[in-house]
Amino acid sequence: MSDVTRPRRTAAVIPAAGRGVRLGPGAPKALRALGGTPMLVHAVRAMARSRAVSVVVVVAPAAEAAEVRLLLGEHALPERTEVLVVPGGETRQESVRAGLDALPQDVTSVLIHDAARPLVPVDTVDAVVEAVRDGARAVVPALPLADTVKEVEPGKPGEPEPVVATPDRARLRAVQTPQGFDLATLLEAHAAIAVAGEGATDDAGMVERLGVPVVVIPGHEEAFKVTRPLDLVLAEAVLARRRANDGF
Ligand SMILES: Nc1ccn([C@@H]2O[C@H](COP(=O)(O)OP(=O)(O)OP(=O)(O)O)[C@@H](O)[C@H]2O)c(=O)n1
Ligand SMILES: C[C@](O)(CO)[C@H](O)COP(=O)(O)O
Repeated sequence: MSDVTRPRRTAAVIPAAGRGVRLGPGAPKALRALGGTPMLVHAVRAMARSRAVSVVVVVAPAAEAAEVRLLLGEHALPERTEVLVVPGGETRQESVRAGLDALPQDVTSVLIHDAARPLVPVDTVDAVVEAVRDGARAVVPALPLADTVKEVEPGKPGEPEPVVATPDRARLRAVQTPQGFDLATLLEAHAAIAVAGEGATDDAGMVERLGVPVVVIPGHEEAFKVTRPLDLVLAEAVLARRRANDGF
């Protein structure tokens, strides 16, 4: 079937197999409660709220995959959304690849969304989906920076680091997820990186190395990543404000 007539199916892969070292001791980060509900459930719901997303592949810590499958079964998710759970790997990149390998054959575009960004608004998700459907092969949501950024010569922790450059802040963006891709493009990028043995901190970075254009669209301040303890405090406050304003 030609690409022109091939039906479009959008999936989301949620890497949720990290250890959450920076968050400190406790349950795996994706299973930490946010407003009484595991962070992962919020992330799955955020993807499933987009009517374009029909399948969500959750990449869980290998040792917790069965527990995560049961956990998701206990929380209300849209019936139209198929949810699969697969074991992750040692790196975010390996986990994403495991999720991609589990996608149904008819998926044509994919969102890669950190479980650690549980509060991304559905409008942001839909904007990423729309940009891919409009022809972009790779799309990332991002925000302008509020802080000045310095490039440094990395030193030992706690020691002063010499500044080597101050990039023009107007040309920088803080990148979030979900990142959206034409599936074939992302699979090609992951395969190339695996051969080169290089790493990348986000999936769009791998696609850039193919020389494929990546575009930035506006992100949202509530799509921040829960990385350190203060982020969890902020996430609780954002969720409480939503529940007060919107009732969910
Ligand atoms: N081996 C890994 C590492 C990370 N992730 C996921 O990638 C997302 C972004 O990673 P990060 O915020 O760094 O999570 P952690 O790696 O768990 O955090 P830390 O680096 O503090 O351990 C998270 O949803 C995390 O679960 C993953 O699926 N598999
Ligand atoms: C993918 C990402 O969220 C984009 O900002 C970020 O690179 C993930 O970094 P982490 O250290 O794996 O959390």
